Amino acid sequence: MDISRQSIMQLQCTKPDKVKVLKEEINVFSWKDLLYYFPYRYTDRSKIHKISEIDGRSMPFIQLKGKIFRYEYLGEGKSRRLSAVFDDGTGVIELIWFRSLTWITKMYKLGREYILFGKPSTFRLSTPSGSSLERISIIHPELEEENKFYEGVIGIQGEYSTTEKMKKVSLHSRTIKQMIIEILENIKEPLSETLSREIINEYKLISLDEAIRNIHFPKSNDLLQEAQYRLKFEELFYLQLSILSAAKHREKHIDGFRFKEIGENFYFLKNNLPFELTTAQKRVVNEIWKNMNTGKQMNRLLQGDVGSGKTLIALLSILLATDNGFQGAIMVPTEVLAIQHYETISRMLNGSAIKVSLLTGSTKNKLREEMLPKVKSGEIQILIGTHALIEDSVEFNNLGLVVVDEQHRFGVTQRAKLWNKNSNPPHVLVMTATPIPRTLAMTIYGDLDVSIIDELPPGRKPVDTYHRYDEKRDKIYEYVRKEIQKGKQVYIVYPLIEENEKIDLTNLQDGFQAVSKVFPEYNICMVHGQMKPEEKKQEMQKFLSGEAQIMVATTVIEVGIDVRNASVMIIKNAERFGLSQLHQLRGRVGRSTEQAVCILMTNHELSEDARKRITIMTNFNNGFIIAEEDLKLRGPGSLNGIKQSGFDSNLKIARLSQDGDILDYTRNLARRILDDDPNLEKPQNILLKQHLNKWNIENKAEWLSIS
Ligand SMILES: Nc1ncnc2c1ncn2[C@@H]1O[C@H](COP(=O)(O)OP(=O)(O)OP(=O)(O)O)[C@@H](O)[C@H]1O
Repeated sequence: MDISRQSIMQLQCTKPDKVKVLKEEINVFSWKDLLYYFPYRYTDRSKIHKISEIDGRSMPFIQLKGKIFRYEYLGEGKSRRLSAVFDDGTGVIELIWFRSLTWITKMYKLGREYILFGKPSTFRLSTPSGSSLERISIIHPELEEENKFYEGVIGIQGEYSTTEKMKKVSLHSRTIKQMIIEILENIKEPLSETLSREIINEYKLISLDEAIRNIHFPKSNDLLQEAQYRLKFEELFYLQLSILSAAKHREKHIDGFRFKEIGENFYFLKNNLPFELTTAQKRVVNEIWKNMNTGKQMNRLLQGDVGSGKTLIALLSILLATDNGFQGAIMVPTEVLAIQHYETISRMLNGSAIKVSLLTGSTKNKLREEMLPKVKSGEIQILIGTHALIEDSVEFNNLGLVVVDEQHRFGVTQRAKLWNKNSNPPHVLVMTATPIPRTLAMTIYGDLDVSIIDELPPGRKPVDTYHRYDEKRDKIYEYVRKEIQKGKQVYIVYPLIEENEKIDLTNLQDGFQAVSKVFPEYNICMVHGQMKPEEKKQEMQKFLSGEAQIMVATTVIEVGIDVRNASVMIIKNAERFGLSQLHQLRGRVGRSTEQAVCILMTNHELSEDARKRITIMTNFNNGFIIAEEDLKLRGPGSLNGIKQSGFDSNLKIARLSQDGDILDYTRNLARRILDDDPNLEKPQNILLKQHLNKWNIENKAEWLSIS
């Protein structure tokens, strides 16, 4: 049975609201999509405990088999709760529910056998005689009838991630699991293969059918690992096949624009710079120019630590395009950064004849209507913006070079859309401050060349970084005041605490109030992601111009913000940030020859990992070292699953940072197959071609398809 053809209509008939949420929240449109919606973590539930053995203090979770034999309502008002007694023959414990009490007594019948799973908590009760007694309870336990579940509930159990919206229509992990059970029970024949017999044999993979069944309902830990391996292999193989076949196609069929001239625009900027380019910058400009002069399309990654002068290189490269009669575009991940680039670049080009414009999601319609025809006619030579640049309405006259200031925030497809704006693709320069291992980079960006700026502008000093506990607040503010008196500017950064926009905003506003009280004599500006663009621009401007001495901000300032006079950064709740984010943030200071200081503030309750991150930050300034330490800390995947890193957002199961081996195997395999059969026409490759085209469509990468 080809489940990919079967639509999710059947479910639609009975539960349309659930189907709608599935589509909108997790891109599940068909049964097949649901089978490829994998658990994000697993819990080992192979053991059934005995109540007589439970130690409520040291056991994070317990699983019991027994019966409920009494329900009782206790308490009043907010503390009203339903209490039940659960007996497994070796003892009794109490079960407690605080909300939605009525359905529970109907759903879980007295005297029937259940498998119970939950976290035990211990309560100390005073007895009438004055002594105290310990009682073990489980609040909101999970209860299942044993025979109701696929392969039973005992064993390794997957958990599916759900969003708030999903929960609102009762799409909990359990419901998803139940839906998957139904699909699997209805599929009588093995799922049809997506990899050829040769590949399966050579790499000793398990079949797709076995992999899908075991990824959802693992029969054993070994089979779970084999299933994960097989599905990661498949995913990375098609990713590589897609990227490499597109690269081959490009190489064969696409000529690159040739930028022969180094003309007046380039020299205008170079001659007006108040400083010399560093040796590394000179080398990189040369590499880029040579590349754009070969007649081949450039696809280049520019790596350089924070503050190493990448933006300047981007601009010089774009001027080479304009010198040769082409347009250039810069796409950045945030509006704040787009505005800043626009302003810096306009300032640098002031006095030249070059026309630069800014286009973001919030550019007013009237302005947009005036601007777009000028982009189409070629009058506007440089367009800077956010992903508003990839909208269909934006047409260029002759786009020669696209610079993507990456920071891993754009997906492969978004980038591709921008360089599909000409019949002939423009040269592409991707900038990143996060060093990426080469294989990883190749996977994300395709076949590409790499330029590295491995030198900071002269006179830069490492940022002195300290860790301080919150109670030292007053001393820190005293220090801040002294620095401002010396003419310096200060960033105070607040993290996103609740992942809830309203609460985060309240946190930031409270922070702003508190800082304003401490420094009534200074101007303080505030920037966060939910501000209206005009307001954001004004607040940024206050800091850029020096009118405001302190900027209170969220991580919107993380990428690219460049205020050279800012030399102090205070990061509140630093334990909540990841390493690369801390490094990016810290990179906002120390951008001149002045000594800069970064203070990481935390409370005393630090996890071991957070403590390590803070120590790494106080010990190292070099982005390459920090990236390595970061990879080490995040370590290989475990049963508990790991939060997706930015690179992986398009992948369902593989993690590029952890699956390096599989990445290498699949890359070599894809290369070998394409070298031998570039159009995948040989009989043994027909299946691969079919799946590659399907993969490209599903991943909205039609542009990568081979004909
Ligand atoms: N060769 C140089 N000598 C002195 N200053 C320089 C040099 N090159 C760039 N700068 C200045 O250093 C600062 C940082 O440069 P730029 O913003 O280009 O860095 P970046 O690599 O893009 O940084 P980030 O990754 O943090 O965004 C800017 O103020 C820029 O004008």
